[in-house]
Amino acid sequence: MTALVRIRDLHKTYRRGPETVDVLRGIDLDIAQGDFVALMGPSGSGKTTLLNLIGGLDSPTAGSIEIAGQHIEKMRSGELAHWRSQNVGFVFQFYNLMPTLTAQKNVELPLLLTPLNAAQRRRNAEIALQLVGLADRARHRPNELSGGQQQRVAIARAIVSDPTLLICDEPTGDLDRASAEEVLGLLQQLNREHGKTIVMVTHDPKAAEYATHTLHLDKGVLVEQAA
Ligand SMILES: Nc1ncnc2c1ncn2[C@@H]1O[C@H](COP(=O)(O)OP(=O)(O)OP(=O)(O)O)[C@@H](O)[C@H]1O
Repeated sequence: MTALVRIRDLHKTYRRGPETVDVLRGIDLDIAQGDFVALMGPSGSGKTTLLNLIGGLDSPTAGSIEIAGQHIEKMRSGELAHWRSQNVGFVFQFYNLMPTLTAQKNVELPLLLTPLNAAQRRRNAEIALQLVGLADRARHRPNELSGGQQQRVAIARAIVSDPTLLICDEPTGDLDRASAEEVLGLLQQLNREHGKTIVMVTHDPKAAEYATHTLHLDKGVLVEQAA
């Protein structure tokens, strides 16, 4: 299988005054197209930092990140933003929906960056909401939806531009078990039936069971999992 994501000797160092913190210390990683990867590890081990680098939300201190043949570590911020809008969908722990907009309008938001007209944006958002099972909630605002439903709206928003890669940072961290299972089942369906490659940070071993692979990060390096 071809690697969709190829990471080589990746480093991320944060500077706080005179202090430097080596958060990622030489990551080598291939993620194949069609993988569903769970990224686990202790708090502070660098999971979100690695996820944000893969999603092009941040730039590395050193090393390379090649995604579908493009070296994103070399992109300037404008180019990176454009690349992100076409290639990556993001799902966060706290949904990050716009409270004043309906589910439908929240899902349409990323399409404002595309050449699609209003009717096409509406149609594509309807299809995405249908896919996550929320066609009947399109006119609801976030505060009229449960946590699980809000996360499914956020997933619809993440997939509405049809990105290859879905980046999920603790997508079930704020959900009860039943809603979490619904969201994880949906991610699994997007992976299996729609070919989305998914990288998901989670603390929950049960959530990781939905993935095809699990990676463990410890103090900024990937470690072999104990059998
Ligand atoms: N912008 C920043 N500036 C300085 N230090 C940072 C910054 N972002 C993260 N860090 C530090 O990098 C380390 C790793 O953070 P990161 O969020 O990647 O860890 P994590 O494994 O996702 O943790 P958690 O499971 O608690 O979310 C932490 O020590 C954190 O304080």
